[in-house]
Amino acid sequence: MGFSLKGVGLTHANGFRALRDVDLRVACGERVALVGASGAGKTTLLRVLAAALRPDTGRLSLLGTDPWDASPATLRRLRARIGLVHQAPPIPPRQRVVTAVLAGRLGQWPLWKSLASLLYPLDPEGARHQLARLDLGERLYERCDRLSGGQLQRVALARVLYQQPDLFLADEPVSAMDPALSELTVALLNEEASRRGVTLVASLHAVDLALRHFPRVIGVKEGQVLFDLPAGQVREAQLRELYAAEGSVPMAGLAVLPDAGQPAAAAPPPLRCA
Ligand SMILES: Nc1ncnc2c1ncn2[C@@H]1O[C@H](COP(=O)(O)OP(=O)(O)OP(=O)(O)O)[C@@H](O)[C@H]1O
Repeated sequence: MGFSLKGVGLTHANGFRALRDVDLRVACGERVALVGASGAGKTTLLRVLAAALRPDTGRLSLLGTDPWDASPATLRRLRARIGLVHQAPPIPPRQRVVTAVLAGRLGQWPLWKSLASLLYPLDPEGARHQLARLDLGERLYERCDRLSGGQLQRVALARVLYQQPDLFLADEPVSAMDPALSELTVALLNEEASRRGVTLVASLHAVDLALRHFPRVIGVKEGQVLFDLPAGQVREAQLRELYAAEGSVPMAGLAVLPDAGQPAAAAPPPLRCA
């Protein structure tokens, strides 16, 4: 099992109920897109899946473990197996790109190695390799505050690629990128998840990207699952209902709404969810 949620609800500290009674089962190695209007609860759901927010109702299992029943050591090990690309990457502005990428393994390395890597990058070639896949290899020693928003998003992605998590979560990972780069980046995330046999969940504003690249698409509305379908079965009427409050369905490139998405035919990979 990649993860499962049963009756999960979450109320933020200000009293806002962001998730209501969410039931979800995602098998190991599945690739799932979350779509929905702004404020629907996608980030909150991803943070629950990252064991960063604790639900106040329901049951949760991540990679076979209930994080909130686990010992602190088990929770730490579980979190080291989960990688979340944040919508606004929390990278210290003066940090070098290489250090930001290598930070992906801080949860897996012993303390001495983590501290040493913060002072002196221990695996610059490993960081450069992941950055190069995102066409950013030449910015290895740049300061992060000298990058554009889209470049910073790619650094955050390179960090999680370097981490090599078993559960790969991405919160609007291409929101600051142009359509061509968004396409390439979302394709890369899917290739990586398929190749390594890990579970991928990404929230995306551009519905066409979600339908083109992900076999399964979940529509989130007002903290609930409105639909949960193979991409090829998502219909225009469902998308219009999902985005009713916004007035139109957000698309990155194609102006055509799907009557059929395109679930990728993936060869079964070796799975990494035990
Ligand atoms: N830390 C918080 N404290 C209080 N309310 C919050 C907090 N985080 C999110 N919310 C509220 O919870 C609701 C869901 O927010 P969330 O960020 O999960 O939505 P989203 O679907 O990711 O939106 P977007 O697409 O705009 O990123 C929103 O109404 C938001 O204002």
